Amino acid sequence: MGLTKQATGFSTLRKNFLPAGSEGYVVALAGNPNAGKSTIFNALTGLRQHTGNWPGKTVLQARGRFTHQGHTFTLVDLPGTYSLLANSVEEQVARDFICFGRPDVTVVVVDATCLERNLNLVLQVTEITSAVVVCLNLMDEARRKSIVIDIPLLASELGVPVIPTAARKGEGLTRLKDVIAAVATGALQPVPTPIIYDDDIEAAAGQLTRQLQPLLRGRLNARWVALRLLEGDRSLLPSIERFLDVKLTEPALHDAHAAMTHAACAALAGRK
Ligand SMILES: Nc1nc2c(ncn2[C@@H]2O[C@H](COP(=O)(O)OP(=O)(O)OP(=O)(O)O)[C@@H](O)[C@H]2O)c(=O)[nH]1
Ligand SMILES: [Mg+2]
Repeated sequence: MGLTKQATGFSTLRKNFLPAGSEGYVVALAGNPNAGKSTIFNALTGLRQHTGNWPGKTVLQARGRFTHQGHTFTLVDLPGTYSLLANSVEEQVARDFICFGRPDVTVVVVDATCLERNLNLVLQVTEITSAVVVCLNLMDEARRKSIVIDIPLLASELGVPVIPTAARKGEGLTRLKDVIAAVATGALQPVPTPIIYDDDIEAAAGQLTRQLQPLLRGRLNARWVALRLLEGDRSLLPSIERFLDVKLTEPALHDAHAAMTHAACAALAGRK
């Protein structure tokens, strides 16, 4: 069918990103620059932190440990990004960790004073994984600017928990840890609201998703990969080959692409 599998070798993907001995549940902290990720990271992990570079990259990796409700968590502070479309090395690092590092929970830290801009990243993350918690940070600033956010409505529209925090003051962090623990242990299972595209995009994505599923075997969200490939993002292919040992060839991609109208391709690519 034009998509070929090279090998099936697959053990633990995390070892590509984290040193041996990273304990307990793995929690990724994603978010736009300046949303407060490092402030939350420092508040949660205190002095139990290590820094180094992401493997093969000159981007700083900060990871730390905390315990809560009897569980141990390794928290990983991802580089600040506006998207996961691998337009920069930071975006690639964040995307690859969320996709292939298989965190148990991904916390997306968003700036409550400019929610709309920040939600783009939330939607990109929830297209990849359902184990997502939104941390609505800078609530003190939002209050100061008289910005009112209907948090239950936001949570139900997104389909994932939304926890308000003011990290610099330590507000909301215990609740954030409660919800991280609930999602990590499976006590709480978010169901992100799916993003539905135009009919011709959905038709092509469905066709390609069905071809990808047996190759990816649940190790990566096939629909998300299909959408990226349809919008012309080939930067995923080397990562899929490297981390999943699966080589995707071009003919099937061309077929699926040809099934979409030019306008639909442009609309999907335009999401960047
Ligand atoms: N008022 C207020 N300031 C905050 C809050 N959280 C973080 N800050 C401040 O916002 C600034 C940016 O915070 P960081 O934690 O460095 O943000 P970041 O997301 O790690 O930024 P990058 O690493 O550049 O992506 C710092 O000056 C923090 O002190 C908050 O809840 N309220
Ligand atoms: Mg930071």
